[in-house]
Amino acid sequence: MLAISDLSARYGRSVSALRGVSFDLPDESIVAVLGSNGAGKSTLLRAISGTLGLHGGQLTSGHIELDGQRIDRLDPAAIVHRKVMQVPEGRQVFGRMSVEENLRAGGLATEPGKRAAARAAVLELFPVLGQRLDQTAGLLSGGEQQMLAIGRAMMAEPRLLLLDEPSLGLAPQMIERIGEVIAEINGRGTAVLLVEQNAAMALQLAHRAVVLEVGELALAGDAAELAASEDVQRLYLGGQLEADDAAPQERHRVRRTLGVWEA
Ligand SMILES: Nc1ncnc2c1ncn2[C@@H]1O[C@H](COP(=O)(O)OP(=O)(O)OP(=O)(O)O)[C@@H](O)[C@H]1O
Repeated sequence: MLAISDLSARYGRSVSALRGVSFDLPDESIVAVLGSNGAGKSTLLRAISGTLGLHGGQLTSGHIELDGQRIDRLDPAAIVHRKVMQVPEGRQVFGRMSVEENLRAGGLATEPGKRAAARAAVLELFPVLGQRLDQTAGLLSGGEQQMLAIGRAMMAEPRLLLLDEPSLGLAPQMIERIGEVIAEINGRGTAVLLVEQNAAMALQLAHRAVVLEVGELALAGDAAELAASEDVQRLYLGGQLEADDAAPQERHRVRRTLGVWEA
């Protein structure tokens, strides 16, 4: 469905954020993108959603194809029109608007005749939003805001959902719930590209995974196989976290990757 070939991106003149990244996302699959802070995960999502320019970045090589057609030169609206929706990091809901208004905004890209069905599907997926339709979005809990951010994107009935760190800053129970929702969304036929620092959650959900290291693709493959591999166990799943052979810098990175880093 999505084919990324030899993708390189930079911000300004000096920051090279992605270098020669290639991988495929098969139809209706979940692909996890793992990597530590600054590895280029958000840059990859921005490249796909066409929003890199809004952040002062640009593609310098490679291309992105959706169903065999290049989308890397399209503007963000044209990419949304192709049913590719991004949920950016940090649950950016419209804080002063109600839950209902947020959902309505998400449905603007959907044909008017399909909006009611999309809304019903979102409320079935997130019953808690249905109980809070009149509430100001900014007053929802962190987990509820994340659900609203995903629900708003689902109002566009995406074929491909780009999720940037949906578990960030949430309590374990809420992370579990978000994981269930992602699986359910995928079960209904939407492909998901899931950027996560919570490697354990991502590898459990995903069919395939790629690992970015300082802008380059370090590993790619079947998620279950990667989860079982020694490298991924050691670097991303906490196996031998304190191993003597791990350099201090690497341990620092592992901790950040696992979300247990405290400065
Ligand atoms: N808007 C920007 N302007 C300049 N440099 C940027 C910008 N956004 C990201 N970068 C730089 O690009 C590189 C990749 O960053 P990116 O945000 O894609 O990484 P990430 O893997 O998503 O990290 P994190 O988990 O911290 O969000 C980093 O060196 C980062 O400092």
